[in-house]
Amino acid sequence: MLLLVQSLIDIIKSTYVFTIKPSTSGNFIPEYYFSGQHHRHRLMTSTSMPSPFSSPPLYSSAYRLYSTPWTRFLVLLPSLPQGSGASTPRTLIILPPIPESTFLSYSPASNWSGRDTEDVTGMTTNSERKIVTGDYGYVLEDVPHLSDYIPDLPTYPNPLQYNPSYSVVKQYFVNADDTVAEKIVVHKNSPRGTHFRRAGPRQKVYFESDDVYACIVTCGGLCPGINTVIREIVCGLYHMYGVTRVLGIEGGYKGFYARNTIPLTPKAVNDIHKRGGTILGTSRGGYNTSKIVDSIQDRGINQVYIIGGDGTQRGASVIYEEIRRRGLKVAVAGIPKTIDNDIPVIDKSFGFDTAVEEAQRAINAAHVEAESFENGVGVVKLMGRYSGFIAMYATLASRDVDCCLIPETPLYLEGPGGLFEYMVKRLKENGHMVIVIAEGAGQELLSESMHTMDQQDASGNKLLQDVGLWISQKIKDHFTKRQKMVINLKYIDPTYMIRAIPSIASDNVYCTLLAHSAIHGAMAGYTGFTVGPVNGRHAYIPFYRVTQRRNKVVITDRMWARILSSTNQPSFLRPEEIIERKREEEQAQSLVEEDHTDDV
Ligand SMILES: Nc1ncnc2c1ncn2[C@@H]1O[C@H](COP(=O)(O)OP(=O)(O)O)[C@@H](O)[C@H]1O
Ligand SMILES: O=P(O)(O)OC[C@H]1O[C@](O)(COP(=O)(O)O)[C@@H](O)[C@@H]1O
Ligand SMILES: [Mg+2]
Repeated sequence: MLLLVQSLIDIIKSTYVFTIKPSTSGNFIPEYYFSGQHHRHRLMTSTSMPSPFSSPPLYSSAYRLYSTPWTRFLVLLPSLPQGSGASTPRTLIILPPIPESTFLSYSPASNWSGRDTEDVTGMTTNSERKIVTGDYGYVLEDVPHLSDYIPDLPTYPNPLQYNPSYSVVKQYFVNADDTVAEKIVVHKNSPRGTHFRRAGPRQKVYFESDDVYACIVTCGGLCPGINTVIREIVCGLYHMYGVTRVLGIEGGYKGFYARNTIPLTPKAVNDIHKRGGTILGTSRGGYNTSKIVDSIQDRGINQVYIIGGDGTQRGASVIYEEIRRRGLKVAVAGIPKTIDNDIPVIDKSFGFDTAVEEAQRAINAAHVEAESFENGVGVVKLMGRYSGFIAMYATLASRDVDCCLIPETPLYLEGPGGLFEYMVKRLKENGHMVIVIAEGAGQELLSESMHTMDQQDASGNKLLQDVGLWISQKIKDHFTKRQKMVINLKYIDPTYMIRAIPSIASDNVYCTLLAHSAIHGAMAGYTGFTVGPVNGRHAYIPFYRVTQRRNKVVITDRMWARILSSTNQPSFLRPEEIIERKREEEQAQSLVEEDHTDDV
C-alpha cells in the first residue's frame, strides 16, 4: 500500500474536496464540491465496495486519486465520461486507511480547494476545513475564526481579568495551544489522533463589550434545559463581559424574518430555568438563509447563539457560510440540543439526564400496574426517533424492565426468538412484565402492516407511526386470539411529559457550562462552531463534525450487552446477523472515527 500511495502522489491534481458522511441507513454519503457547485451522491455500502485492486485497474485513466486528511483515507473517483454533466452519479471507491505517517508525508494534497498555509508552529493548515497536523499523527480539526476572512481585526484585553470573581482564579485563561483529544483510549503505538480546540476564555477578545449585539434563537423540538441555556447566555454575557444588548428571536429560524423579537436582560431571564420549554418559542421548517442573514445584518447583530439539534446545526452552518461570504464580523455559535442524545462527538446532550430521570416515573407506574394484575403487561413508549439512548439508559437505571426495544435493534414478533415467545416465557416465570419501546423502534414492521405513506414534518424529518399503540394492539391480539391467555396490558405514553419538564440540577450546571463556553468562543472571535464536552472537557467543534452523522446505540458494544444481561430479552439477532453487524461496525470504525458513549 505504501508503495502504491507514493507512486500515485503525482496524479493528485484536482479541485474536488471530499468529506465522507454517514447516511441514516448507515451507508456513507460523500459530499463533494465540483466547480463551485455542491452535489451529493450516495456511496455504496462498505460491504459492497469493490477491492481497489480489482478491475478497472487503479492506474486506469478512469480514476483519480484523492486524499482527505481529516478522515485519513484515499478516495478514488471515476472520471466523468465525456459529455456528461457534473451531477452524473458516480461510484466512489475508498481505499482502506493507510498509516498516518505515510499520509502526513504528502498531506495536505495539492487538490484542496482551500489554500494551504503554514502556521507559526510549523503545522500545516487548510483553510477550507481547518485541519492542522502535527507530530505523531496529531490532527486538530479547528474551528473558523473571524480573522480567517476579515484582515487586521483589532483585539482587546479580556475584561474578565478585571472581574473580581474571576481574577482570583489561577490560570483562568485557556492556553492558546490547548486542545482536547477525541479519543482517550489509546494504544502504545496509536497515532495521537483527532483533537478539537479547547473551549474557554482567551486573553484577547475580538469584541468590545459595548459593541456586542447578541441574539439567541431556539429551534426544533423541546428539550429540558433550553431555558437554562438562554438564561446563562444572557447572564454570562452580562456578568462576565459586560454585554447588555441581547435579543431573543421568537419562534425559531423563521422568527428572524417573520416574528417578533424580545430584549433579554438578566432580570427578564432570572427565573426561566425553573420552567420547561423555551421562553422564545421554537419551530420546525421555515428556514431561509438569505432572509435570516439579511435580518442579522440589518439589525447589526454581531453574535448569534443558535440552540438546536442536528437540523438546527445544519442551518447554523449555512448561516455561518453566508455570513462569511458577505464578509460580516458576526460570530455564529451553536449549542447542541436534542433529547434523543443523537448528536455525535459530544459526550452527552443537555436534558438527556433529565429525560432518563423522568422516564423512571413512567416505568415505575407501568411496573406497579403490571405486578398488581394477573399477567400484567406494562408498555412504556419513550422518545428516540433514530437513537434509542433514552430507552436504553432508562431501562438500565430502572431494573424493572423486561424488554427494551430501540430503533437500532431488529424486532420480530412471531416465531422462535421473537417477542411473543419471550413474553409467554416471562409471564409464566414472573406473572408480569414491563416493555420499554423507543418511538423509532420497529418502524419497518409498522409501515408493512399499516401500509402508510412516508410523511414528513416541516423540517423534513420522517413522521413516525405510534409504535406504542401498535405493539400494544398486536400483543393483545396475539394473547387473546392465539395464546388464549388473559393478559392485562397498560400502555403509558409519557413522551411529551418527559420533554416538557424543567431540567434537573446536573443538567442545569451542564447548560451553564455550555452557555459559557459558547460566549467565550464568540468573544474570542471563533465562529462556525458547536460547543460541547468531549471526554469531559469542553471544546469547539466545527459544524460539519456534528452534522455529518448521527450518534446511535451500537448494539455490538458492551452497553447494549448490559441491557441484554439485565433484562434477559432476546437479541432478535440471528448468529450470522451478529457476525455481520460486528463486521459492519468494524468497517465503519475504520472508515470514520467513531465516538461511542460506551467504554466505561
Ligand atoms: N439541512 C438543513 N439546512 C438548513 N436548515 C435546516 C436543515 N435541516 C433542518 N433545518 C432547520 O432547522 C430547524 C430545526 O430543525 P429540526 O430538524 O426540526 O430540529 P432539530 O434541530 O432539533 O433537529 C428548522 O427550522 C429547519 O428548517
Ligand atoms: O412532535 P415533534 O415536536 O415533532 O417532536 C417529535 C420528535 O422530537 C424529538 O424529541 C427529537 O427532536 P429534535 O430532532 O428536535 O431533537 C424526537 O424524539 C421526536 O420524534
Ligand atoms: Mg433532529
